[in-house]
Amino acid sequence: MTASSLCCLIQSTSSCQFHRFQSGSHSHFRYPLQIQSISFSHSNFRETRIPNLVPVRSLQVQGGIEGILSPPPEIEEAEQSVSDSERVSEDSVSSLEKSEEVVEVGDKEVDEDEEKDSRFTLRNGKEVLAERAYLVGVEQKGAKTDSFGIEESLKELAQLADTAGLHVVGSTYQKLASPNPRTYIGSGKVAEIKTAIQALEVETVIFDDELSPGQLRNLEKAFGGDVRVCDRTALILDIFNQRAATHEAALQVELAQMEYQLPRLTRLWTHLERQAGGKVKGMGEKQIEVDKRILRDRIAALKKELESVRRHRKLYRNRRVSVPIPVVSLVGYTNAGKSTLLNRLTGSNVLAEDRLFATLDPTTRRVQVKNGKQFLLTDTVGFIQKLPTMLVAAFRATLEEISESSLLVHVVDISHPLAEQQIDTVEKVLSELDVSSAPVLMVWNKVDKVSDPEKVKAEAKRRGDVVCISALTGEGLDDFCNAIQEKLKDSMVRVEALVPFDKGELLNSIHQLGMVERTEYTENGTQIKAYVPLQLARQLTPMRQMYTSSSSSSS
Ligand SMILES: Nc1nc2c(ncn2[C@@H]2O[C@H](COP(=O)(O)OP(=O)(O)OP(=O)(O)O)[C@@H](O)[C@H]2O)c(=O)[nH]1
Ligand SMILES: [Mg+2]
Repeated sequence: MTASSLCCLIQSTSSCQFHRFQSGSHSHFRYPLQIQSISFSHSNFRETRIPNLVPVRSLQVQGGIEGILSPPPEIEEAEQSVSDSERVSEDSVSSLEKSEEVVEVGDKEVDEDEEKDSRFTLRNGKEVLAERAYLVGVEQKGAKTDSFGIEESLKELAQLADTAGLHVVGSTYQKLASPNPRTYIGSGKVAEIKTAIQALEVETVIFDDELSPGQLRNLEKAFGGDVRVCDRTALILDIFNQRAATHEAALQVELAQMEYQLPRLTRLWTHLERQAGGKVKGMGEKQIEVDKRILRDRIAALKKELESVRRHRKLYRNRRVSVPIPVVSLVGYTNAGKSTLLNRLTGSNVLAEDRLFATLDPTTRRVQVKNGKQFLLTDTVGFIQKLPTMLVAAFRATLEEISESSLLVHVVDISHPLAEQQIDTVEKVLSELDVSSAPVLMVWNKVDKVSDPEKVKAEAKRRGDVVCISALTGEGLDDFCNAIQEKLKDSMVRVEALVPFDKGELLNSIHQLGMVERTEYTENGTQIKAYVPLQLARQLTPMRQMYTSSSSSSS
């Protein structure tokens, strides 16, 4: 949209329709939005950062234009007159009964005004109108019993949808021996969802598993064209897109989105073909090729730019490595409390909130332990089940932090009913990414939230290698720091060296970073026996008398 076209729009009509392009699909908002106020600062601007999935009420465009958009009053009124209980009509969604827990609408008397207000949520400082979303899952018969159950998985999908700014109005699932190659779900279920779409005024249908481009196309056609169909991956990508805070994160999210869109681009033209009665089919196909080329060029340009950003970061990291402080990385399921723990230990202010994927960029802070020891603590992006590995791999900064750490701290939300499954997911992702060579310390976080903390602590004690903490209350953090020191010892080298008196700063480093076993003052300097990080051991080489550790070969 250009400034002049928007100007024309304002002059010619009091309402306008905004068009969105997401995952190659082309659809428009359900009702026209009225411009309440609008202001310009200059005429050359481009539309930016409008959340992909949500119609915006308050719109800010790069270049100094700002507008407040809202539905016309008559539509708002009509909307209010449809109560939630009416929307969830019994025959429309028989399977809603099965997933009552997930739905959380229909059986409640929700105040209409409240419902309307709840659709306007604040995202990135903007008030947005949440699209009405309907969730669909498939449970494959014979799937592993230790994995997430379908209802839990849909609950998580609902959380993801909420994080993305959508308003979940219902959900359903189907048990299948294997997914239908054409439509993923069976034809009966397709028909049932179509009825629910009408009854619940659904704008977006989200599938819990990744759909093939063909399945997306067929489902969109089957649901009647005006409804957008997307999958868990697209939803996660959208959240990443909304939350990318640094230049590198924004680049890698854009790259991942484009790579996801490339094979799905054909969807864009199905509307065009249908509207034109098939006459422009050839034109559409040609256009797809052109668009694919544009996408490929953009992908190549993004990769180049990312490489340069990464080279830059590498330089910075190399400088950091020359300071021999052990690096400890926090890994874990999303929402486990990693950022809260980092904040608690370092007095930082990293965003920590009860939403999935609050953190995308790694943050590193120095932790000063009471006994004078130090280590660097890095917060990383959280993992989630059904997250395509390629997506995690896109977050190379996180991976580099993880793979170059002396120790990984696996933070678990032990109060979560599916804590065991979440642990499995994290371990699986770490092994798939091949970054799990560092020792791992497991911590059970949120012990303040469990119903029987003593039982949980006893179980941790029985296992022996687990520390119970509460990042919120600070409980167990001293034990946690001690356990880190002990574990770091695993990645340290045992040295015995004679440090001359004029190398006092080196002696300080040994005390701060290492574990000193014995010191003895002699005529020629300080005779010291200690476990120290590899970097420090290298500096001690000229003064070293002997290595006795089994890991000394790595020096
Ligand atoms: N009760 C309780 N809540 C906690 C504790 N630690 C974290 N939380 C809450 O859990 C939610 C998620 O915390 P975060 O620190 O953002 O979790 P995270 O692991 O960084 O999440 P992502 O960045 O999304 O991967 C927040 O609402 C925290 O306040 C704890 O020990 N006890
Ligand atoms: Mg976080």
